[in-house]
Amino acid sequence: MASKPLTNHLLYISGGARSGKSRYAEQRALALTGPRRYIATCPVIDDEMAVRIDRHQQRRADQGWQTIEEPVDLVAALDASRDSAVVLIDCVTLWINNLLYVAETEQQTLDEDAIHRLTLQMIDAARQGQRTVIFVSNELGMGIVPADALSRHYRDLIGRCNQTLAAHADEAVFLVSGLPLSLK
Ligand SMILES: Nc1nc2c(ncn2[C@@H]2O[C@H](COP(=O)(O)OP(=O)(O)OP(=O)(O)O)[C@@H](O)[C@H]2O)c(=O)[nH]1
Repeated sequence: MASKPLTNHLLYISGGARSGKSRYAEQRALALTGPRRYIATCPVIDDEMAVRIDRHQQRRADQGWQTIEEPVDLVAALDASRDSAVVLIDCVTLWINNLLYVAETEQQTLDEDAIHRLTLQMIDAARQGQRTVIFVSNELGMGIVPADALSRHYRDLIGRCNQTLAAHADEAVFLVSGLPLSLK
């Protein structure tokens, strides 16, 4: 039976690719009562991605989710979701990817301090209202050092953002091979 949403609860979930973090995040959201909002940051860049997204959408069908597709402005998406009892953001990694793309296109730099500030703004927006907000992110940087500077920069931005989210979250969980490991 679904339980009541926790009041103003921030849950941070990280893990590697296909570690089961999206499914775990959805299960946590489904365990709570009230309107559910899914904020997807993933741009549809090719057919393979479209198939993946379709699989996700089919999994969420008939589970009472409302979906917002927002690649960049997560503060606005969170503000637009104030009526929801549970908001799931999947995923922070692609949000940073999209921010980096915008910065590159506009020939601006996106450094770690900027990411830290943007992450704090997002946390502040998430803290508005009586609701649970779940952030899903990838744990990068556990493999070999990327050969090119942009990939190394991207990896560092994600690491900094993840640290900020984990520090401010009420609860942090790391998914390993489909199993949740409680960090906090
Ligand atoms: N645009 C869009 N993206 C979606 C939607 N639903 C899910 N996604 C995206 O699907 C992505 C996750 O899909 P996968 O690549 O299959 O998952 P994964 O992160 O590799 O694997 P897990 O760790 O098992 O979750 C997330 O970045 C979501 O933003 C949707 O309705 N629209």
